[in-house]
Parts: sequence; structure tokens; C-alpha cells
Amino acid sequence: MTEIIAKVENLSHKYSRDWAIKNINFEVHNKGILGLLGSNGAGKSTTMNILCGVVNQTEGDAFIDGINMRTNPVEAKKLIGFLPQKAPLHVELTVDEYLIHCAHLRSIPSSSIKTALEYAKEKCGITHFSKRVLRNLSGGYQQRVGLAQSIIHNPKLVVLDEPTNGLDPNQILEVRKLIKEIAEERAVVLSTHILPEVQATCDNIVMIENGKIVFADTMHAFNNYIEPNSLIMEMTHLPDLEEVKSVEGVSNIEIINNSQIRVVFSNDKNITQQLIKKSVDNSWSLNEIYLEKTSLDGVFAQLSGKTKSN
Ligand SMILES: Nc1ncnc2c1ncn2[C@@H]1O[C@H](COP(=O)(O)OP(=O)(O)OP(=O)(O)O)[C@@H](O)[C@H]1O
Repeated sequence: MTEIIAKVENLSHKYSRDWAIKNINFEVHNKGILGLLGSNGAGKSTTMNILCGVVNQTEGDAFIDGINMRTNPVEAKKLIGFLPQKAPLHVELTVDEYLIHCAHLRSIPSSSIKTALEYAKEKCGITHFSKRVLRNLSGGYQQRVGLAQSIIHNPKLVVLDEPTNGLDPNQILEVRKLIKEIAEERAVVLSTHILPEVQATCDNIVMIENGKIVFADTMHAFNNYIEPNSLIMEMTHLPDLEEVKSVEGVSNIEIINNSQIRVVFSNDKNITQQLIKKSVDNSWSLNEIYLEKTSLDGVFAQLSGKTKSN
């Protein structure tokens, strides 16, 4: 049974005249990864900064394990580890020097610092770089150090703002793997504007657009929700469209050019196989057939049109 470790209720914030976020509500379970997905300027950082007590909200509440962040920030912050968009690294320090500094900031008793350091370094795979100056680490390893500082006090919740931003593809995979390991023992909230990032890492998803939630559910429900419903067929010559239409599940056909058509279908898992068979039976000279991926913009447009939450 999972418990709720964090909760935001009717959260709204304006920096000056306009609302950056409006009426945000969601809960975070005590294990696994919640993805906060939204395009640039959607309101992710604002939400995370409020959740971590870095920004005071205009309206609403944020609770960490039942503790109100606004009224009892000292206690609430003890339960959180935070890696902001720009990791707060002191690049002139070694890994050990920096993590000891972070342990002091977290008020870890002197007698426990060594254990805390070993735990964080081991978990983040940086033990062998203990004496390395941060400036001389690669971007991926610097991000590991950023993650290590976020878990050094063994928090119940870790909040990561765009944690793979600026990393190369290999580093992205390694950091995602590490985040998943971190989430085995605690809750992680991760913000990103990259749809495949949440699909690859998260168990639950909250999507924000223009400061409002447009979707909140499990990753499984999200993937079902945005399943493609169209495919592209490329052929040497266009076929008889009535023949294509006769395939069960096909609901519409659009001609793209003189060799490509878009086939829109209702939820039929075997549509591709059926169309390939039809193509062979009718000698359509099919060169290529592929499902159309929904872009993030497409998903936002789709979700803004049919709001599932809030
Ligand atoms: N310090 C600030 N002062 C004024 N407006 C701000 C400030 N910080 C953010 N905003 C505005 O609030 C809105 C939400 O920004 P926020 O940074 O939360 O979005 P985001 O989803 O994290 O985007 P990004 O990925 O680009 O950081 C945007 O319109 C942004 O311009």
C-alpha cells in the first residue's frame, strides 16, 4: 500500500500581474516517480519551487508528509531533497568537500556525516571520484553529484527540476537509471518538457499547460490515452480508397500526396496487419507503413480539448 507523502491544494501563483499557475492540485505517493510534464513556461518550476519552499505561493497550500510548507517550512524542508534546474554546485570543491558542506547545511550530526556521505556517493556511483574537483567532472557526473546532495539526508521526497537537461544521450540514460534507483526507496517528483522522458521514467504523470493541469493519472492511463489513431501508408501508386475503407476499423482516409495516404482508425490493434494483407491481396506496391507518433504539442492540443482532470 502506498501512502501520500506530498500534496498540493489549489496552488496558484502570480509573480506580477499574470498567474504563472492556477489551481494546481495533485498528490505524490511515497514511492516511485511522478512526472511533471509541460512545455517551456507552463509552470513546472514555479510548482516545484513552491513544493520545496523556495517560492511562497500567492494562494493554496503545499504539504510534505502532512506538514504545511508555508507555516512550518523548517520541518517540511527536512523531508525534501531538491535538485533545481541549475545544480547548486561549488565547482572549486572536491566531491567530498562539497558533500560535507551539504551535510552541514542539512544539519546532519558530525558523527553521522561519514555514513551519510558514503551512502550518497555509493548510491550515485561517484565514490571513485571522491577527491576529484567538481569542475573537472563531466556534465553527467556533475549531475550525479547534484543528485547525491539531494539524498544525503535520506529525505522522503526528492524533487528534480529538468534533471537531464544539457546531458548527452548516454549520460541521459545513466541519470534516468539512477533516478529510478533513487525512487525505489522514496518518492521522486521530476519535471521535464520531454515527453519520452516521462514515458521512460515515470509511474504517474501530471501535465501542466499555461499554468493549469490538463491531465493527471498513471503513466499507463496516459499511454493508452495518447495511443496513435492514424498511420501513414506509402505506395508507388494510390490504391482504390474504397478498398482501404473496407478494412474493419478504418474511419477516415486523407490523401497526402500522390504516393502517401493517412489512414485514421478507431482502436483496432491489428489494423497494420490487416492493411498489409489487403495491400498484398490487391497488389498496392506498399513501400512503407508506420504509425503516426503524437507530438507533445499534439498531446497538449488533444488534452486541452478534452480535459480529464480539473
Ligand atoms: N521570477 C519570475 N518573475 C516573473 N515571471 C516569472 C518568473 N519565473 C517564472 N515566471 C513566469 O511564470 C510562468 C511559468 O514559468 P515556470 O518557470 O514556472 O515554467 P516552466 O514550466 O518551469 O518553464 P521552463 O521549463 O522554461 O523553466 C512563465 O510565464 C514565466 O515567464
